[in-house]
Amino acid sequence: MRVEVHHLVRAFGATRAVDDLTFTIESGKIYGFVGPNGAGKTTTMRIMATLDLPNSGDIFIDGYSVVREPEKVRPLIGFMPDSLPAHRDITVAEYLDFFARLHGLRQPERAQTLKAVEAFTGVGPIRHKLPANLSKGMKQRVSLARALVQDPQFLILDEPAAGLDPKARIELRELILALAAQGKTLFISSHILGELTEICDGTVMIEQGRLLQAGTMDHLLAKHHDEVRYWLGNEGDTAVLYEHCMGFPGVTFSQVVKDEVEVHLHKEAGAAAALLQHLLAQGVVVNECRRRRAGLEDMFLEMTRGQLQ
Ligand SMILES: Nc1ncnc2c1ncn2[C@@H]1O[C@H](COP(=O)(O)OP(=O)(O)OP(=O)(O)O)[C@@H](O)[C@H]1O
Repeated sequence: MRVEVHHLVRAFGATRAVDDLTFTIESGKIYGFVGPNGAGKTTTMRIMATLDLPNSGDIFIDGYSVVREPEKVRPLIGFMPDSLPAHRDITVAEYLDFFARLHGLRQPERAQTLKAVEAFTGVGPIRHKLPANLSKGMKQRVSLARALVQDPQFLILDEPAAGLDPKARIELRELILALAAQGKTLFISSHILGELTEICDGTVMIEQGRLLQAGTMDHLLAKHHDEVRYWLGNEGDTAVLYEHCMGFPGVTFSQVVKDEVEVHLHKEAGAAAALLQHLLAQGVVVNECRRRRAGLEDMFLEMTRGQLQ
């Protein structure tokens, strides 16, 4: 289920919400979609989900054009919008059943599918409640369940973690990883960059409708970081530790953060060991040394020079 975005343009009056966007999402992978508020993420996702049309350009999902063959695309995709529409008069079960019918599922397959989707997303116990009365976490589960009723191979999730408490976020992450393990391709927009770093295979970063960069995490992180980050601790005397780190060749940046010292080292074999030896030779005790993998947040802040909103 490869997804190819080709020179996509979508303007609203004078605003070019999406401005010549081109990128590819590899099959069976989780891709994070990152950009400041108003960057054009929702607009791109809505076009991907065949809910809007571009002014020019196209998106090909498994080779099918969202512009010319939306009816071929729709059975392949599941879209989870950033908020669940407030239906005041139908229950969760009726809501999901409605969408299953819309996708042409007939009995007994429909009942089996809905049972499986309710079990997977954990909405079984609240199936007789009204969506409007649910917590944000439960609403997100219902929204995901709706996107899953036709067992799509490509899932588009718009800000699925927004407004969730830490427990609900962890549960959502587990669901996302379980879907990826089923071989589905996932495209997820989020402002919670640390979390995306943990689960994404790749990322697409945009700003003002334009592509900043796209690719696999390993490739992008290697490209952007010719240095490695460490955290050093020495039970309190961070000023001394900091001074000695700064004086060591190969240290490109250092700062005291609470009771630890963050150190960036040129990516060279043995650089950290050489620093530790240097510190010991100077009589500076180091009790702890942790390597920190640079994440999406670092990359994004570098790319946008700190304009993340
Ligand atoms: N229907 C619309 N009419 C007019 N302008 C729109 C419309 N939809 C989006 N826009 C504008 O297009 C730009 C991109 O909006 P979009 O919602 O795609 O950004 P986003 O990256 O999803 O932002 P956020 O992170 O805040 O959700 C914004 O300037 C927005 O105001």
